[in-house]
Amino acid sequence: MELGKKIGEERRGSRTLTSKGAASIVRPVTMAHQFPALTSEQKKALSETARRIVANGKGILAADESVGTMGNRLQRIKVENTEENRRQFRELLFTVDSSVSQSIGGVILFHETLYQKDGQGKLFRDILKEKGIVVGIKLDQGVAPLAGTNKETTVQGLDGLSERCAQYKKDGADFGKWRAVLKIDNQCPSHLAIQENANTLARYASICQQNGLVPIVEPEVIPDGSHDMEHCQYVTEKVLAAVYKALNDHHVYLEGTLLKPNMVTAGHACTKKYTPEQVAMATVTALHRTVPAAVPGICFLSGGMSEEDATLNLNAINLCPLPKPWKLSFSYGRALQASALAAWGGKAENKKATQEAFMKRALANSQAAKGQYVHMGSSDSASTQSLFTASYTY
Ligand SMILES: O=P(O)(O)OC[C@@]1(O)O[C@H](CO)[C@@H](O)[C@@H]1O
Repeated sequence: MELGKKIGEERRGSRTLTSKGAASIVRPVTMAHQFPALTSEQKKALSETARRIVANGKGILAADESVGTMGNRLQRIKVENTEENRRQFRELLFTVDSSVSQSIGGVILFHETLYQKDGQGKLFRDILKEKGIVVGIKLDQGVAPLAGTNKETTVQGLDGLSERCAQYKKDGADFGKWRAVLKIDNQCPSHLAIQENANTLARYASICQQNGLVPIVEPEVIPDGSHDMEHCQYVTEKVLAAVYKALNDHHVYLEGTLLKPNMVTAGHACTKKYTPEQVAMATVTALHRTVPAAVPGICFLSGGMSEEDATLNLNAINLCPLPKPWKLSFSYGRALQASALAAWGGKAENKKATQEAFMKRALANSQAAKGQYVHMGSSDSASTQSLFTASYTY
């Protein structure tokens, strides 16, 4: 009653005098109360899931490469891109010792993988859940050109998204992922690309939450280019500010989300080199200026960094002496799988080496998520190799 009366009064507006003395109507305040988008039970479930994924040094394994992206990875190790080969590699990752759940809180799957089984006929998603790992699903359907821009993109997948989310929820997924791509170039990212991708991410996030999935919001500023780190920081701040404005406009419940951003680094072709401490300061400054403290966790993508660089940077980020109200963790694809893929080489007899390589990176990143990673000096060549791919748009 009280609220209705107040809103009614506000809406009527009032008469006032202008500086010239003429009476005019002040525009009514139309800011209404929010129609609750989620019940308190829904909010509780979402925030619990989000916090579980990033609890105590846990991060995310991004094993959601599309068939095409996985094909590029397999090509590097000269393995054919068949459904069976993709299944076999992922089986090795998901069937490691259950102690992995101290480092990995969530795994993002691609549609195909959500329905695949291990050699004994057990669904991957059940194997993960039994380890206490939260199952996630890639929900975007790749990028599409944004006409009138310098080859910028928007993301496809909003049509039918609610129905897909509902089905995935029934099939065991509890979080989703949507990757938007922004590039630094001549006139880029444009205002249009920033606004369009922020709005699309917000629509996706809202639809996810309505269906009980925690949305991972991923606005990636890709590292292509020769720009310096300071320019990347400027762009990252603009992008994140727009994303959080859009999430607010769409009534997204921040406590039930996770952010998956790029770290603030120089472009891949920049000649100036920066230390992990410099990357950490620029990254945490950008986040501090733009990401509300209500967001429980920020899980970085690895964006083509070597495995070791991704770990060292994450460690420095957690040691950065700025306020850090969120968990700062990882959601790595390449930087968690590169040495495991190299160790596997498509051969069943390499199972032990593959699983050891994966466990090593999972543990290292878990330590880094707590600021406790100690670099031992000698690293194998696979872990220090750059994993950069130009125009990594999908
Ligand atoms: O940058 P990374 O850590 O390798 O991968 C980050 C990522 O968002 O991009 C890939 C392509 O969509 C996904 O497989 C993965 O989740």
